[in-house]
Amino acid sequence: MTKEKISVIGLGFVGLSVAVVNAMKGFHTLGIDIDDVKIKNLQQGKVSFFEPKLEKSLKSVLSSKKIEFSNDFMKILDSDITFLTVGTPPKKSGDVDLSSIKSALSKISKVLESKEKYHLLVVKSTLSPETTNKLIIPKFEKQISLNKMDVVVNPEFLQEGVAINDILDPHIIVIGGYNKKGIKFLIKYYKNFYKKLPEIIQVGVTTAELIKYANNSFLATKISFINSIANICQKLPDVDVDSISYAIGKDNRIGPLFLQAGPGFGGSCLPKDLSGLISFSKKIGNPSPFFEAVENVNASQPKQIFTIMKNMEILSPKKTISILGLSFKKNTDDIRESVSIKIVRKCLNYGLKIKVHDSMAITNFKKIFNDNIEYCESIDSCLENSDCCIILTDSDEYKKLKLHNFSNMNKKNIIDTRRILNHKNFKNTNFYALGLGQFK
Ligand SMILES: NC(=O)c1ccc[n+]([C@@H]2O[C@H](COP(=O)([O-])OP(=O)(O)OC[C@H]3O[C@@H](n4cnc5c(N)ncnc54)[C@H](O)[C@@H]3O)[C@@H](O)[C@H]2O)c1
Ligand SMILES: O=c1ccn([C@@H]2O[C@H](COP(=O)(O)OP(=O)(O)O[C@H]3O[C@H](CO)[C@@H](O)[C@H](O)[C@H]3O)[C@@H](O)[C@H]2O)c(=O)[nH]1
Repeated sequence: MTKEKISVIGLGFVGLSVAVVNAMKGFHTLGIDIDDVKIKNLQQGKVSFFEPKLEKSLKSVLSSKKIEFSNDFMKILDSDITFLTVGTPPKKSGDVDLSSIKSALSKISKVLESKEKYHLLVVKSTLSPETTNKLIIPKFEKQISLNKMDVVVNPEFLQEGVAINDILDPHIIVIGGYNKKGIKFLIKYYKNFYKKLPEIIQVGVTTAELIKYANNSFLATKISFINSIANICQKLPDVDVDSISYAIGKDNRIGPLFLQAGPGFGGSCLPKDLSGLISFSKKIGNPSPFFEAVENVNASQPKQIFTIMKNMEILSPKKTISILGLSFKKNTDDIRESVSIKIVRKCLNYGLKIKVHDSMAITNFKKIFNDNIEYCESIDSCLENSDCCIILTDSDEYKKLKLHNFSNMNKKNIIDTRRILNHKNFKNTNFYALGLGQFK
């Protein structure tokens, strides 16, 4: 079977990963972005963010000439399928900012006006329900009525840090369409892509949009739930939230994943899609106290850390705080909606001196905090003379830390928000573990 030619619009985490994996699978792939610097770097095999395996795979598909990058939308004409993967960030109101979507759509529709052969537009960007029906499909009405193109919604469920594996082995493929032709065309492409086709669910366009919101909001709910349990544990001596997660996770009706208590969820998706769902629910006259509670629990979770710091009597100017882990989770340099940003801002408001360490995310953190904090290349230098260490991510290098690694601190106050240290080794110190009750 001849493989379809692919174009991907918007080369961020999702778009670039999708483009590179398509090229790895032997599809002729065109990547388009409006960011000229990004395009130039990609042409030279350079990725502007960290995602495991991505840069190596990019270099390999560049050398096999399976992929090209451009800022010229006219080149889409040569492809059969266009994946739309531009960003859909949140506005302050919680609504989705559709400016990138609108600008990309205008360019795509202009180009496709002159295309004779059938074309499929696949919406991968996460959109609030009804956006495709109300905004995207009307843009292509003429081409659609002439049977020259279709639009389908095909939400992406990849997790940063394992993006390539997730695309190669998804738990499900959701295809939202309004007719059989568009859906069938995408299934035919997926048959070319996968040796063993994953489960495909065919639904309406709006159902597909809502599946994505529901998926991320449910994950957020699990985290806010276990954080609420952790906060109860915090008040009870000898009560262990991880044993509770383990036990309830063994119940198949609950499942073990996303039950790790911590400083709250961050990242570019969970907070955004939850607030998008809250905002959409209000708009349709059905405000949801449930989703608002999930969001409120997450917003107040960092306060737990400050309560512990207050108990440690270190919330006073001239005290030094070391923060280990700046990205929103381990194995990424992405700091979008990272809890570390909220913690550092609040610490600065208290007049505290801040030292930070992260082996990937320092460059991005500097863009926010400039010279207001100290950036450390080693864990050792970050801990030196510090009055309190806050561990915010469960990076492998932090998991390995032993009591002697903290010996250069001024005071051995440690707040292990992910409970990654071996607690037994920290007896008789001021070791605290958020969500575990206070260790002393
Ligand atoms: N990041 C994730 O893990 C993830 C996972 C699943 C779904 N999503 C969803 O996928 C979408 C993309 O997310 P992301 O994290 O990859 O975004 P991103 O911000 O990392 O990348 C967006 C890219 O689009 C480009 N762009 C903006 N306007 C454009 C235009 N008019 N034409 C062409 N390119 C344009 C930007 O330059 C940027 O390179 C979002 O809707 C997001 O919610 C993200
Ligand atoms: O048990 C857990 C699991 C996660 N987190 C936190 O939750 C946040 C989000 O983590 P994760 O879901 O792994 O990150 P993303 O890469 O943003 O992936 C989410 O968002 C993507 C964008 O929509 C979706 O495609 C993915 O399916 C969805 O998991 C991070 O701050 C984690 O530290 C916890 O606190 N406890």
